[in-house]
Amino acid sequence: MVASAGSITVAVRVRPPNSWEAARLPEPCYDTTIRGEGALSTPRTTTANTSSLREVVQIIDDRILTFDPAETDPSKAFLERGFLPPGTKRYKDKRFMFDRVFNDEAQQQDVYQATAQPLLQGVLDGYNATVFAYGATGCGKTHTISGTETDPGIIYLTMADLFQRIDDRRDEWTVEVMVTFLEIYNEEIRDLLADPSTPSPRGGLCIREDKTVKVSGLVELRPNSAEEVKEIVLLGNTRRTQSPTLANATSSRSHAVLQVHITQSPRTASLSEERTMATLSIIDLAGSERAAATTNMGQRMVEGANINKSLLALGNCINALCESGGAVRHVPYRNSKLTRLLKFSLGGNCKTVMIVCIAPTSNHFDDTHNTLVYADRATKIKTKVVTRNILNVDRHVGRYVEAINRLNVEVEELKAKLAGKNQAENDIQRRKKAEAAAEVERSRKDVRLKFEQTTASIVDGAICTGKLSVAKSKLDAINARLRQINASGPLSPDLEAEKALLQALAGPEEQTTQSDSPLTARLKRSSNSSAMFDATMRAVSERRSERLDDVSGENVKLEARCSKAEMEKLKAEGERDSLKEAVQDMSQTLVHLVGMLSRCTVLLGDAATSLGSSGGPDDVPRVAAILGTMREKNDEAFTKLVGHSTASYNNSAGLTDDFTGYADAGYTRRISSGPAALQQTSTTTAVVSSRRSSSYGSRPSTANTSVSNTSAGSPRRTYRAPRKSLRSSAQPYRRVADKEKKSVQWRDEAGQGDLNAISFIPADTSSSWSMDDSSLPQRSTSLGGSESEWEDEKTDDSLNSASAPPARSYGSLGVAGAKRSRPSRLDPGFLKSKTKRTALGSLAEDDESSSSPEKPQRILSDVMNQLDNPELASPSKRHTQAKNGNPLGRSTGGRRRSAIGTSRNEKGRRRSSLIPQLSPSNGEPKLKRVLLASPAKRTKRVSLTKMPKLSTGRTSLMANLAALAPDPNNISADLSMNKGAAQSKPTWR
Ligand SMILES: Nc1ncnc2c1ncn2[C@@H]1O[C@H](COP(=O)(O)OP(=O)(O)OP(=O)(O)O)[C@@H](O)[C@H]1O
Repeated sequence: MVASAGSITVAVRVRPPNSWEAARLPEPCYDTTIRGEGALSTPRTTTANTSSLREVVQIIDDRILTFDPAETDPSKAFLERGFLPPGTKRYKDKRFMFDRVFNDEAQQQDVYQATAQPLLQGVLDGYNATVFAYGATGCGKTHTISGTETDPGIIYLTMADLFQRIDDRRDEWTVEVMVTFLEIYNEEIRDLLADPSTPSPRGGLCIREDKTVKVSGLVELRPNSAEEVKEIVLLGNTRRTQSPTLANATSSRSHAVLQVHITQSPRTASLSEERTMATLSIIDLAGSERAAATTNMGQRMVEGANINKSLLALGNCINALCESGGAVRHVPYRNSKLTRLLKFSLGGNCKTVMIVCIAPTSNHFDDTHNTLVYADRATKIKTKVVTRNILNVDRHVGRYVEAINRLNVEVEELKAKLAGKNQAENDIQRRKKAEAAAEVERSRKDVRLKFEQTTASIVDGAICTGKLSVAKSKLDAINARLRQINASGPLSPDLEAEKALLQALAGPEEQTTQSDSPLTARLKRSSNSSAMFDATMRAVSERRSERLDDVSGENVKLEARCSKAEMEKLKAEGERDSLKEAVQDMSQTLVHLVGMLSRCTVLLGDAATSLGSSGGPDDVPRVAAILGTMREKNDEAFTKLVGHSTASYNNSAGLTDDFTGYADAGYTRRISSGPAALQQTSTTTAVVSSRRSSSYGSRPSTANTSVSNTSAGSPRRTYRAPRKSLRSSAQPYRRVADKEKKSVQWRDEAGQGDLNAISFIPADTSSSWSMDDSSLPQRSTSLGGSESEWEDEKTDDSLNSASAPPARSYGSLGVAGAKRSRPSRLDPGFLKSKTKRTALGSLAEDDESSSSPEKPQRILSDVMNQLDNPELASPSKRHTQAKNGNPLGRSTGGRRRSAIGTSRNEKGRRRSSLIPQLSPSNGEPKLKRVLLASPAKRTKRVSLTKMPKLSTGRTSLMANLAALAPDPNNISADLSMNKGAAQSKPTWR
């Protein structure tokens, strides 16, 4: 640490408790007694509670301490402070930050290295420096400054180092060291080095103030080694006024000032010589004391009053210097001898270090608090810029001979030394290297220690950050949906159920994000640790020491930087892990929900279809039972997932809202994670998705789209928005009259869900489709769209994935039990299995048949016939028939793809019947694109996953469930249904 120019360096040292205090401090005790609710009741007698003292200083790190920290044990807090008016702070719990804080285990060497040692090089370069110890009586000032014979303090350690350095530079410099030692006792200056028998002047020695402050008449000694200085100090201390007081048996009743004057001149003689002079002052102030506390009487009381007076004057100077910045305002130095003597140390041309000594225990509560406030003020002092004391001396010609003689002596000395010079230099180098290595090691140790102390807390904070951001995101999403729900007016029971579920979900997230949540508390603790860690790394990086050469200094900085980087890495990993964990959780939940949704949708569709088409009296209760079971299972799953049941909601009013909100959200997300081409069309897809979502409700939809593929199976598809009229169609297949519409395209196969959605439509509306023939022409029309819709399409493989709303109901007719496996629609490779040729075949076939106006009726009859003709369920048969001109297999030759799905023929047949609606009314043969639902395609679109063909229409729902055969293809998908359960009740695997 360097006493930087412009400010005073303030270091605080906490002394260990003395034996009297130690006996009254609580033993470290681990009280495991459970006191239950009576936390404030007096606990059983333990060693901890018989103590009358407590520690009032808590060291946070090497720069921060807390005075009077809050007691965490409420019973102790109560015992110590009793009842306090509400709002009163029970503990001061005040944090102070200094340049350095030493705990009670700090050694003299540690204190010296961080305070006085950094000043030494400056002193040798000609800068004045002052080290003074301040504190209440008995807090360890004398111990720190003088120390004992066996454990010498700053004076000895400084002088030993100083003489070592002087020795190192003796070849180039002539260095003179002169020492004076005085005390200020009752505002009188006394010379501690003068013979006691010599009478001292009345009123003490005088201070002379010029550009420097000097005390006239002092004995000046010239020691040649640290040992000599030590003896001088010990001698002076024996003459110093000391008296036992209640607070300290060896209380110093005076301020002692040791001044070391160092003058250096270069050994190389020349006509002019540049001398540097510097004064190092080491001051042991008398301890401040409160008269009431010390119970001093008589002389001791007078001494105490004078001590306090001079310390008060010192405090006033410090305050004035703080406020004035050391320049403008009057600083009352003249109010006491002490402040006059310290004038240039405090606000002048001097580097100053203040060592503040404090006691750790509560019996010094007020003294310690005052001292810390005092020291805190001192940190704000701004001193003048420190300058070097250099004196240029021109030699007189008459002194040349003297200079020549000195040079001759020097030459002789140098010659004599030359032999052993290398050895000596090597020794010096070795010592310096060892010192630098020790310094680096010390810094490393500090860094490692702090790293280990704070890592757990900081990483925990990073984890909390991740968790909090996840919770906030969840909450945002939930709130957004809740707002949507609330804005939708009077709520139907299903929306009520959803709202309640969402609120149940929001609860824990809200708790998590609250400012007083455990997670936030952990985050706060972590940021404290982080601040401490950063402060330590900063302190280590900025640590200046004479012992550190440039390389070692860089090493230390590097060490600190590495540790910081390491910590950042750990933090990032912690946050990443927590986010990863959250993503895993959510993925699992999502998979469950998707599974539930898909299977529910399929079952609902089947139920609706079955009810509508069969009309058998037995089916209704069975279907109702299945739906009931499904509901129970769903509820069970919801309860497991979010801890909330929807069992109490009854949609007796039948007011089911549509599913727009989910479709929008889900679809947008899917698009955003899709290929770039898909993302570009997000607006379009969102619109289509809203159409899809409408199909979830009971409203039939005209889901007429076509896929425009430039190459079959390629994932790069272009989406086009369906026509507005298609989207807004309130009636299914109403677009029979929409001849003016240009084109409609299907969404990409691998792309995304509205293909699925299309499959739901017939499920919901199957009743009317299968039972009401009059709806068919309308439907077929809408499937096809207008002539112009198809003409502006250039690609002819777009039908590859074409599908139509009735695909579900018609596609499944008469194909119960079919087990042909095919790739899932969700499988990206799905499209690749399709061939362009096949699509073209479909187109051609459809084209050919498109001119027949009776096709809708025909297709219905075909479908009905097929329902009664199991043979037609066979793909091969149908295919053969198609080749032979069978209406069900209208495509011919290579252009007709082989049967891909079991329901293909009847679909193809129906599709064919739809073609006239799609084709131009003038029978224009060159139809480029026809929206056709290839049977296979339709089948695929029917299934949300790899759904087996479910019989509809005249077959019952139970038959559909039976169709959920244990085909490995059926159960291979994650969301497929358990066969056994499907027959009786659906279960989630
Ligand atoms: N860091 C320390 N380690 C061990 N003992 C200490 C320490 N600091 C102080 N002491 C002991 O505490 C006692 C009082 O210390 P000291 O005389 O240095 O206090 P002081 O501040 O100089 O008091 P006063 O102002 O009255 O002179 C001494 O016995 C001293 O040895």
